Amino acid sequence: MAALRWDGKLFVLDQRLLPWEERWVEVSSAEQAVELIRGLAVRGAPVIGLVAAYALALEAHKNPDLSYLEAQGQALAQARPTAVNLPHAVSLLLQVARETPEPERAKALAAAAEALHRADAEACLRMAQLGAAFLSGPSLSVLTHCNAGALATGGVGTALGVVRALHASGRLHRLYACEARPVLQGARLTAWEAVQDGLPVTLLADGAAGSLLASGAVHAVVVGADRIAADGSVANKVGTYPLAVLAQRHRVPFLVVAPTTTFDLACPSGAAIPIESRPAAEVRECAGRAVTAEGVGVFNPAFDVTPPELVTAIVCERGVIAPVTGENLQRVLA
Ligand SMILES: CSC[C@H]1O[C@H](OP(=O)(O)O)[C@H](O)[C@@H]1O
Repeated sequence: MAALRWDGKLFVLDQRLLPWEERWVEVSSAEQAVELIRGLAVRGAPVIGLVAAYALALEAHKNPDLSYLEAQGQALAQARPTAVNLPHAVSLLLQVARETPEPERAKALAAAAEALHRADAEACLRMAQLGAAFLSGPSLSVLTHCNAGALATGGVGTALGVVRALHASGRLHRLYACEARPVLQGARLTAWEAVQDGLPVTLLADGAAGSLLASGAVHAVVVGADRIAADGSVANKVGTYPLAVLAQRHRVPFLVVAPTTTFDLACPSGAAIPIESRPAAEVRECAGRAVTAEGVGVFNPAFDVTPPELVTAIVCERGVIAPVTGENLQRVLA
């Protein structure tokens, strides 16, 4: 299962059509990649960085001129504001472009994008093992939110990578997936990944998470991230922050799983993380049909911020950060 394919040509699985249809779309330009990222055809912090990197490699094949590539890179970096993986990937590729003579630029950018992809896949495997080892117990029920799986990364997933590792070692009792209104990444994507892999999965409305946690049925909450600030604040899909409050209330570990490409040490705190505001239609409509009256205002932030004191641990490929403090972040990331 993968969100993208690269063989010198770039293809992405159009996630807007899942779980109803698996349709692969060829990406042939940075402009098209921006549209696909902005429209959530491809989504998830790590994978949008990878798509941007491959799109730049494709552009370099067409026109290796540095100022042209800089302009394409800026457009890609601005496709969505919250996931720092996106500008991280673009700036790395543009650095390679600046350091490479024009005739070799296309090949160098393709190699750099492929290296980023391999690194993300390896990080997912490492985090899966670290996260599964951090959680104690022989048979665990894990609650997750949105989709932090293979569809969001270049590998097995971040949060879902931990769930897959638990399953592989016989320690997963059940995966509880919050639907993740309004775009339903949990209902449409996480549940689909779980069924594809034979994971025992139960879908719930976001509003049901409180009573599920109160019932004692959940042993851990495990989520991904889109940006982690220097103080350990975590931006993730809207609805994550209330889950962290509920997890603390019910004394359930709250684990954030994210590769180092999701950390932004230049961002001092959660208040400085740019939160994407998405179209009102995502809330006003369901399956293309209005679910509210005309004239109703909409508040539709794509993400929220969880303060570090509500996070039990952050798992990255370099290790486990716990307790979550700025000092511990620096120590693990150094
Ligand atoms: C591997 S973490 C992916 C992260 O991205 C999701 O947001 P979106 O679907 O809007 O790209 C969500 O926040 C996930 O946790």
